[in-house]
Amino acid sequence: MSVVLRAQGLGKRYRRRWALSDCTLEVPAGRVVGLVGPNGAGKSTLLGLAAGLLTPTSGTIEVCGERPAAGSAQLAKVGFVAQDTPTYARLTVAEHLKLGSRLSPGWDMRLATERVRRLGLPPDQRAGNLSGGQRAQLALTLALAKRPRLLILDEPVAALDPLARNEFLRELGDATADREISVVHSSHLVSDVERVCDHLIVLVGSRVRIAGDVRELLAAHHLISAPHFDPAGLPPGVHAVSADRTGRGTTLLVRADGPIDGHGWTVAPVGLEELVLAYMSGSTPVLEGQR
Ligand SMILES: Nc1ncnc2c1ncn2[C@@H]1O[C@H](COP(=O)(O)OP(=O)(O)OP(=O)(O)O)[C@@H](O)[C@H]1O
Repeated sequence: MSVVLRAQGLGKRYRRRWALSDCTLEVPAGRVVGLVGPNGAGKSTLLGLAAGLLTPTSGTIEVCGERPAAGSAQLAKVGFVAQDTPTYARLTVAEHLKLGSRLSPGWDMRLATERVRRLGLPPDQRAGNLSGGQRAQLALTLALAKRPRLLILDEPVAALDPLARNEFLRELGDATADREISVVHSSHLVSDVERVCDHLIVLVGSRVRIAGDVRELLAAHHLISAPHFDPAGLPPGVHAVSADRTGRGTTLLVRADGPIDGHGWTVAPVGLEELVLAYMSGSTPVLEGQR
């Protein structure tokens, strides 16, 4: 398995506060990775470290086999769109494309001009006079036209209208269909992640709570319900992630290492949104009697 991003004990501290702690993960090549987590979880920090804009306080990170921003060859392999989709206010759309062609060895001018035309971005308009959404589209065009091996997107669709968002996610799916490009993108919208991602990373409070292949994660998690759970707890290999108590009983979202039938509880499959929310909602629950 070829790995496009590898982090080992990676951490970033700002003064006394850790924005990212002890992050160890591997992203296989050819994946579309959804990075989700609440505000301030450390998503932009992880993406900034991957893009080489930040330096780690601890641990290591490798992107496309090298330290991020290790040199021009490494930089050419990575496309990055920051959350505020930066562009040069005084340069026109066409001048951005020209600049891209000078700076990026793998630049695909056909892709860039075709995308700009399709989106209706006026080539002679300065970026400073574009709308926020149009600027985001320009920044995405610049990143895509680099033909990177890894595309890093920090909330790329936040500024786009629903139609443009839909179109962009479709495009992302097309761009990655041949598996030559990998994508890591952060999003607050689990529905977007569900639509385009085959790999998930959930960050909460500067730590990775869960990461892995979406299908494998869904297969390993279940909702189990019973009027009353045995205070002695769950059998070995079954770990509670979250609990929902109602007057009629308790439903646990659990991760199981193997089959979980035959314990007298009802078992139901888990959706991605439920899974993400369970991990985002915080600590592992404690059943009555286990306190
Ligand atoms: N330059 C900085 N100086 C000091 N603290 C910072 C800096 N950048 C980020 N932080 C802090 O690090 C933590 C993680 O921030 P980060 O921007 O990575 O989170 P995020 O998950 O991307 O959040 P959001 O979803 O709101 O964009 C936050 O507590 C934030 O306040």
